[in-house]
Amino acid sequence: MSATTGQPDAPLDPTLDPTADDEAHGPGSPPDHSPRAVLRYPAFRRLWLVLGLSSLGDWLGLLAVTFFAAVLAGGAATGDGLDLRAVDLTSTEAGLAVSLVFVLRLAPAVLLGPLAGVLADRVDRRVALVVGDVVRGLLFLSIPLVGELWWLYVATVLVEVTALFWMPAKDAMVPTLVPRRRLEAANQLGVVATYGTAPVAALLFVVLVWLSNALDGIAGLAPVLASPVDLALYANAVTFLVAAVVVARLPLPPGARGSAADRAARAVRRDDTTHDTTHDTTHDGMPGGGPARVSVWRQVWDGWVFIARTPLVRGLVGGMIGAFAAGGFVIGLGIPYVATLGAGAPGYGVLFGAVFVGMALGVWQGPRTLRDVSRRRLFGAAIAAAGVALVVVGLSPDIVLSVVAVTVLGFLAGLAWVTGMTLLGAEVDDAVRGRTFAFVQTAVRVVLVAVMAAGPALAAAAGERAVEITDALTWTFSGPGLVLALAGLLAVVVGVATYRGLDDRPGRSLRAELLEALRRGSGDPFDVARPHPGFFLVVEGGDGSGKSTLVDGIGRYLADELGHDVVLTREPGGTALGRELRRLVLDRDPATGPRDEGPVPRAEALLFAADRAQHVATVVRPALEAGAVVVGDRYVDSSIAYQGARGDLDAADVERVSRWATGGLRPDLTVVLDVDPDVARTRLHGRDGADGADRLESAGDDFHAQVRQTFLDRASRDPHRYLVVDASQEPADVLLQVERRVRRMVPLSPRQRAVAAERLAADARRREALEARAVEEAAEEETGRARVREAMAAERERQERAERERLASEAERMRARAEAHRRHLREGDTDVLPVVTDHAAARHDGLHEGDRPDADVTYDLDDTRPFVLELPDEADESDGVGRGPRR
Ligand SMILES: Nc1ncnc2c1ncn2[C@@H]1O[C@H](COP(=O)(O)OP(=O)(O)OP(=O)(O)O)[C@@H](O)[C@H]1O
Ligand SMILES: Cc1cn([C@H]2C[C@H](O)[C@@H](COP(=O)(O)O)O2)c(=O)[nH]c1=O
Repeated sequence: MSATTGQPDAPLDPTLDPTADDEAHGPGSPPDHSPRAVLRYPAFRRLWLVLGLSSLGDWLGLLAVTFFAAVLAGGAATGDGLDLRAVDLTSTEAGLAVSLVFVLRLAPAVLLGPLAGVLADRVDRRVALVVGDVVRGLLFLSIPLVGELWWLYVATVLVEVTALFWMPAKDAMVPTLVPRRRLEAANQLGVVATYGTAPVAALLFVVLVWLSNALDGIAGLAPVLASPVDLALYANAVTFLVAAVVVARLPLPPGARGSAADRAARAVRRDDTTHDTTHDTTHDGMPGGGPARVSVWRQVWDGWVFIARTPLVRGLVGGMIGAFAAGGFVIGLGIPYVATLGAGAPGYGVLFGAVFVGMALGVWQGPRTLRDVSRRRLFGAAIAAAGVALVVVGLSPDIVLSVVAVTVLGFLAGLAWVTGMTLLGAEVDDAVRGRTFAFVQTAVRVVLVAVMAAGPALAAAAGERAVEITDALTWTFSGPGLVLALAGLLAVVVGVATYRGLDDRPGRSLRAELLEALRRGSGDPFDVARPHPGFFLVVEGGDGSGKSTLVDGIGRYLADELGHDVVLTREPGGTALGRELRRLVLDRDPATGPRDEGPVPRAEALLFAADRAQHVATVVRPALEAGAVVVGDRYVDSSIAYQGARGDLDAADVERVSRWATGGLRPDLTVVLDVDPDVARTRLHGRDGADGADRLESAGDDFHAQVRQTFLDRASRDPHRYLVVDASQEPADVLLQVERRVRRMVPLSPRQRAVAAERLAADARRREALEARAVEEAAEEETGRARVREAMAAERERQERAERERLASEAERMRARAEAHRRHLREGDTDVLPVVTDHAAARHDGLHEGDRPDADVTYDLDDTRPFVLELPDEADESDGVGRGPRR
């Protein structure tokens, strides 16, 4: 329902229709991470707020319920209510109660996860969300009202079961509310709403504890209101109920609710405009626009086999599970750990919040700050570093140090999580991506359950240990602290193993990479390119790798087969000024080229940048703004690879100069042609004779190996924007590979738009005709029904008339018979008997149905017993009286 009109699914601003954006940008266009842009989609914005609200409620509920469980199990219940100050939170009972709460919260996911996913695909998503929020609100409300530990456990399981259906419904709805290219930003915002609300909940919990302490002093207040846990649970219930109202009023675009008709409508819209449906995939990674109707269990199994057999995915999944195992110890041991530091409920809240502040920062800021660090390396390194932070937490004797270490831990865990998810998303094929994510989610939950259950038991077994460092100094470890430190060590081992397994830049210092990334910071002042309706494709690679050949081929494909306006260009030398610059930098002919040894490295870099500035401003950008596809032979990456390869210029500086020169214009896709320089040398020899080969030889093998590696490194960091093609293949195969990727990314060409528009118009005409036909048929049916009604009324009228006439004639006969009777009495003629020819008349005189045969009946007036009479010929039937033999 619309918020303002109360109408269901009020129409959206057409410029914000996700499907329209998909149509304009094509299914494979690179992601746009602008949070502001994705929040402009009203339905997503509200769903995001709902997610934040529900998550806030969830965290608050988790804090309150775990605390409530500890309080109840700690035996602090008094006759007047709960006295929190009397609770022993370090008791084994309290620890086990908290563990049980976590186990109960996670167990349903393990058992019901696949079922919930299947169901979420079948029910109306809005209904699932509203019901999920209302049910959870009521359950949280019931916990303090019932006030029993057993009900707390039951309600916990029910909350989790409800959430299981709520989450996939929400996840499935998000891709229908935003365009494909903004989905990653939507997911990033989703993570922020989910985890970023944890510190807010922690803060709220602390405030509620203070508030409750204040209320405690006010005489006459009901004890239920004075309990911080109760207040938190009531506040939690309110967040869910408000979320339900907001979802019920979401202005949803077509297809968002997930009903069969809804989905079909969306599929039709997509099919109408997606020119390459064979490569189209849904956001959940299932090919062909929805999960195939094969056995759910078969699909799950295939996914597991894929993970086990793919080293990269295996490494990623293993790393994530290891990281979560370490995290599980933190959650499971949080309360007893804080208690050993003597920090109590506020300390627990602050520590809990600190993890999630760090996590939110890690998810949001980490990938931006460390943008140029290899993602594969970053993943393993973040897990190992998080392990170190956890060791510090475990060994910390002080709550302040613990809070700092826990914040760092959260940052690194968040960074590892988002990096792992992004790598999985980018490296796992569409067809198995959904199942891979499902496996990660389930495995992570299983591990969390196991670890959280084991944590308190291990802590109890470890007990308190004292290590004598010197005669005067003894270090005392609590049981929980020791287990956390060991969990940290486990994470370090997993992180290092993952780093080694995934390292894609062996031999290069990670420290240097990190320092360089930190020095550059997250802000890129030149990354401010204006959006344009065209598409910018760049072909990069070493000399002789086949760039010009590919540029020609892909240009023909785009123009002839897809119908695009295409501009083919090159650097250096794409403009008149550029040709002069090219001659100055590259021409080795003493008659026309530089007479001395050539430009110094900085001058060379600036000359290439000058060529690029002129080229972008006068050729590339105008064409893109006119909606053309620009195919460029070399761009910024060439400068970084070539000018950075000799080692006398910093690659980051070279990139910054180019960014400035281009105003931040980035290619939508860069194809890197990768081939052994020896192979390229042979090709150049074939094309240019010895001169061409010399060009390569003069720079040296190391130089070309470095250039090649730089291209590959840059591509591996951003697989959305790059396509690496093995250029040792035949030109036709290289071209085919590029065509496949490009046709999924380019927007619709004018010709395709015309075809799509015509198809849509034809569809609209067909729909209109169908509707008109349906209206006609309905009218015809109505006319038919009216005719039947009229005929029935006429028949009824006829029957009533006939009945009236029959009754009148019967009355007349009766009158005549009575007259005859009277005449008979008067005349004393006993030989004549009246003959009744009418059954009704016989009944009138007291004869019964069973007494009579079908023939007419005659009776004696004195003796009314009936008998069969053969009517005499002269019998007069007109008055119902005949004459017959005497008896
Ligand atoms: N995939 C290929 N397999 C074999 N030969 C190829 C292939 N691609 C291109 N060639 C041939 O190799 C030579 C160089 O190709 P091309 O000019 O396309 O390379 P380039 O990368 O543009 O070179 P340059 O660095 O000079 O710009 C040409 O003779 C071309 O026909
Ligand atoms: C754009 C650009 C190019 N170069 C180098 C790379 C090549 O050796 C030549 C260009 O030759 P091609 O035949 O056009 O491929 O210039 C460079 O060093 N820096 C750059 O930015």
